[in-house]
Amino acid sequence: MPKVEFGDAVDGVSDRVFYRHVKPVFLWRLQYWIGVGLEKRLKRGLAVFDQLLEKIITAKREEIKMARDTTSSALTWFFWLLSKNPEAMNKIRQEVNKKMPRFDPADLDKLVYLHGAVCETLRLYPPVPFNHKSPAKPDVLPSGHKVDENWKIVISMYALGRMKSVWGDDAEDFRPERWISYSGRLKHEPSYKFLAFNAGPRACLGKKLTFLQMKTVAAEIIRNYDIKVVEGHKTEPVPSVLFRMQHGLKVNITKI
Ligand code: HEM
Repeated sequence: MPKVEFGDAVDGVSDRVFYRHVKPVFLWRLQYWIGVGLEKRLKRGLAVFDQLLEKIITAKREEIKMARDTTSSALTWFFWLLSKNPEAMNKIRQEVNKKMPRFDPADLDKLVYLHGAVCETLRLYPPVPFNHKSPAKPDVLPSGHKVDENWKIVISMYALGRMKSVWGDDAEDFRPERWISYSGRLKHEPSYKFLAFNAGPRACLGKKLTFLQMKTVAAEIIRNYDIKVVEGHKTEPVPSVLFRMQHGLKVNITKI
């Protein structure tokens, strides 16, 4: 059987804990300090535990950070887009005041225009701008391209969100109405077309929560404040796994 470092560490630590019951305290303390005998195995075992736990904690922190940073990146672009589209900002304010006069999470579903504005932001500025996939076995893409299992196919969500062949001639425009049907309800777009959250079995598990968070923050800020981007502030995207704004978004906020 292959050597399992963690299993070895558990054996070392549990042997040592057992012998501590029968050895005088001063002796095992001295041995631990010098690092000899079973106490040496305990020291090594604890170091392995620490390394392993550090790896798990770091990975978990990164995972949480990624989920938090995606939403904050989306909100930054959202307020920037609204500052360039004041009529959309006004429409959201009217909708919030009319359909949710006081904050109530149950009313968030009624904010259809705001929902459309959030979707437009995620379409134009997807916080995860690209992804890659590899086929499980050699395959042929719908385009006719042959792909092998060791291939990495990079998909640009940023490019997909701006393709005229997919979104129409006004693909570059910020138009929350795009997401609203003639009857005033939300228009459903297939997740393979609106790919900001990925699609299929590995799609984002936080999609619903993201809309809840973004709509809550947006509704309460827009209801209470007017936001204007500071004159001359440069908004450049950082080409990275996360679509951040290079220098953040500098704004002036006025209480309404
Ligand atoms: C604007 C906000 C967000 C965007 C654009 C987004 C986007 C994505 C994307 C593109 C993936 C697929 C990654 C891949 O294929 O490697 C993903 C996965 C995931 N997301 Fe999100 N995400 C957002 C917010 C959140 C939040 C708030 C949470 C949790 C609270 C979350 C939890 C997850 C989890 C757990 C996965 C892994 C799903 C799996 O692999 O089965 N996300 N997200």
